[in-house]
Amino acid sequence: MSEVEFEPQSPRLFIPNFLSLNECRELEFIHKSSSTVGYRPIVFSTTLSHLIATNSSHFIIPFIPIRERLKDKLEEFFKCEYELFIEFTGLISWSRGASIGWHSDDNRPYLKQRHFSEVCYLNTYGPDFSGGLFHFQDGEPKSIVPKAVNILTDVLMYTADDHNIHSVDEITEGERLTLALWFSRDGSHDEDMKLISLLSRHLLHDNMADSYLPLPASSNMYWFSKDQASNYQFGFNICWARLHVLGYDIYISQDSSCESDVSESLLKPVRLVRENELLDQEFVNIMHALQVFC
Ligand SMILES: O=C(O)CCC(=O)C(=O)O
Ligand SMILES: [Fe+2]
Repeated sequence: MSEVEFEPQSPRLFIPNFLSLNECRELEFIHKSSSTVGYRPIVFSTTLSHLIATNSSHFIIPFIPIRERLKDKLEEFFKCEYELFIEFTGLISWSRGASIGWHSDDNRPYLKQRHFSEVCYLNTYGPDFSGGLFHFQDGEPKSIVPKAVNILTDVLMYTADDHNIHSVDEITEGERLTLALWFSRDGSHDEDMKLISLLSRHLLHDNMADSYLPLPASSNMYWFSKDQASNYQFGFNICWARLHVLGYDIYISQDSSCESDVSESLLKPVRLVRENELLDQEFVNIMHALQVFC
């Protein structure tokens, strides 16, 4: 395995205006209609394997050319053409209260395969959220102000080791959205191999190839509780919350209101209410409604 050749003083690259706003809006739509509760507190994520598991694998298509362009650029800059594998791709949004202190992205034994990181900023500091500035502990650029304006969006790429200790300030308002990718030189961590195996299992064995309607994962993947450890009862279903932000509510018939677990009932067919008007269309589940309205 060859070592990456880079100038120790520049183990990072910031590229303004890399993704088009259309690409960015498409990814935003996918996240808002399909995300689940994420890997850290107050963080929501959409992974490609989750898209397959929820019968939304067609949503992977917009990621493919974007991932390839990002990988090409990274390999060119770090002079390791054809050596890298994408290890992880995910849309990640941070809401008020989320932050991350100083760390490198390979800072756990199970993350040591991560050699490079890329973050694409899909929305903008100021209009979309407050807080959430990115900082490097040493070197230049010192701080990144996330931006997706003037038709194009910014991308940051850096080595995942301790040449790039970084942090993100707490989000104080709104929701900050990124596309995050990690890359490895170790082919056993190739995300594509895992996705192809999941896809073939899902499409062949579950026989879902002819349907594009989402099948939500278990309800706890959509159940957000601020203090998950101590009290699971206080929280909300994030799909319901997103519909609410869009101005819709779920119609709850007298029958379904008797169900003990509201979260479970949201996986069943739903109808929506808007300003006291019951809409005609029945959706197969709440994710289907979000995919229509987001
Ligand atoms: O979103 C960002 O700007 C960086 C996030 C980050 O540092 C991480 O997820 O490890
Ligand atoms: Fe990080």
